[in-house]
Amino acid sequence: MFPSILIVDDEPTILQSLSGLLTDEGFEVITANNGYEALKIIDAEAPDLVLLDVWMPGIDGIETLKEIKKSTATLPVIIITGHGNVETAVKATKLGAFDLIEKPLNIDKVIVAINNALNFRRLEEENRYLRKKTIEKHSISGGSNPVQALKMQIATVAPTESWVLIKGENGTGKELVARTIHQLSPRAESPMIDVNCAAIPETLIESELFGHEKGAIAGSSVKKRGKFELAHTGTIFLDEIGDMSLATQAKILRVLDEKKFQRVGGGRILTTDVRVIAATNKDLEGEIENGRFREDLYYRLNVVPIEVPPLRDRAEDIPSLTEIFLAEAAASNREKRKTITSDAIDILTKHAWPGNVRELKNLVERLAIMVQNDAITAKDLPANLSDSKATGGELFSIEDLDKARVAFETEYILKKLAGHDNDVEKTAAAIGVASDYIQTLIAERKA
Ligand SMILES: Nc1ncnc2c1ncn2[C@@H]1O[C@H](COP(=O)(O)OP(=O)(O)OP(=O)(O)O)[C@@H](O)[C@H]1O
Repeated sequence: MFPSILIVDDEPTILQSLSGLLTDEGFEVITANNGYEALKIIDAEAPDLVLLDVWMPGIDGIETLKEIKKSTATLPVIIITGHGNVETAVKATKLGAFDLIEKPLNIDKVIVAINNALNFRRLEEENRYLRKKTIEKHSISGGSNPVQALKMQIATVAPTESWVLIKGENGTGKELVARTIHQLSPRAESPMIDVNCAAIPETLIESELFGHEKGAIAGSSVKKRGKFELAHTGTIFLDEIGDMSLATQAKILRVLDEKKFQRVGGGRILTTDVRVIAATNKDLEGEIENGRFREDLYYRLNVVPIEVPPLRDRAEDIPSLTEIFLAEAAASNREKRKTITSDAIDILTKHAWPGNVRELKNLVERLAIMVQNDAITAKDLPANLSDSKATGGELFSIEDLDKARVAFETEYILKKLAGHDNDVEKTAAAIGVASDYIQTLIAERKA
């Protein structure tokens, strides 16, 4: 299909000569001799590009451009102006004209401008398509109540400018939550820049965050822009915030407060407009008590707290997540999608998943590659998953109900403790028993 170009001009000679030349170049050409007609044609025939003369009787080119941008903002418009008309040029650019060409027209320049505009439009469309695909690929799956509640929280906070602190165990999907908030926010057209606070060595953190000038850092002869500069007008995602040193916390706090910073070795003060989303798997309140985290930074970041629940608290999502990961694995390995038997799903559902969704995803990916048959069965699951099978088996081999009850309770409390970083108070609150009860159980096990 040839790109279609609408030429709008009140001079019949220009319409005629331009359409002849552009038709020879392989474009499909439509013409209009005034603004009203142009708007009607755009509505009915959706051309790929408009060449629009400024001086026309009735609504002039500038007014027509305004109307076009109101109804079809992505349609590229190239304005044809009289020689040296700077005022019109400025107006048209402000209104979103893609390019301006001066009369008398040079056909080579017209063709270059048309091709540039069409290429730009194609890239924009590709970009939109890829963004949509990314959102679909990285969406938060799960129909359990905790996940539904999480999605509601995300939908509420995303369109605002509020800062968010995402809490949750390893692999629960904190980064996915951050990405979803960014993608649903008005900043989605700008980037979300990740900073893994635990992974950057202390000596490099300042240049990573704020950038550095040429020669300011040993071993680097080029200027580098930092994360706060790259995230300008977008979102900065401070992951593993609980692992930052106190010195770095002070530096981050300053830039978050002042929204200004300097590159290492640079004198110029740079301003940054960022939305901050932070994440942690640590109990930051405990870290504050132990003097490892600044209280002022905590309150600055914790404007909207979001808790991502561990997978064991939403076990009903495990079957659907497994199916999704099997489908993803099949697509990326270009293989037939494997099925999984119900007894295998049963074992997966009972497992405690200390590594949460990441652990489940990795396991499913591995099984999809390693299992030779079309169906994954209970036999194919690794031994560490059989702890829940074994526990079940052992429990059933206990003849006395009271003893079985104690064995189950011990196993249950220990698993819950592990899931709350061995924090007795938190576990007690979560499962609804007194903390003394858990302390006694631990003491008895040690004895
Ligand atoms: N609800 C979900 N639906 C689909 N995929 C998910 C879901 N939650 C997590 N995942 C996937 O699990 C993996 C781990 O998620 P993510 O990296 O977001 O976890 P995290 O909490 O940030 O981990 P860490 O604490 O280790 O940084 C990713 O591949 C992510 O796409």
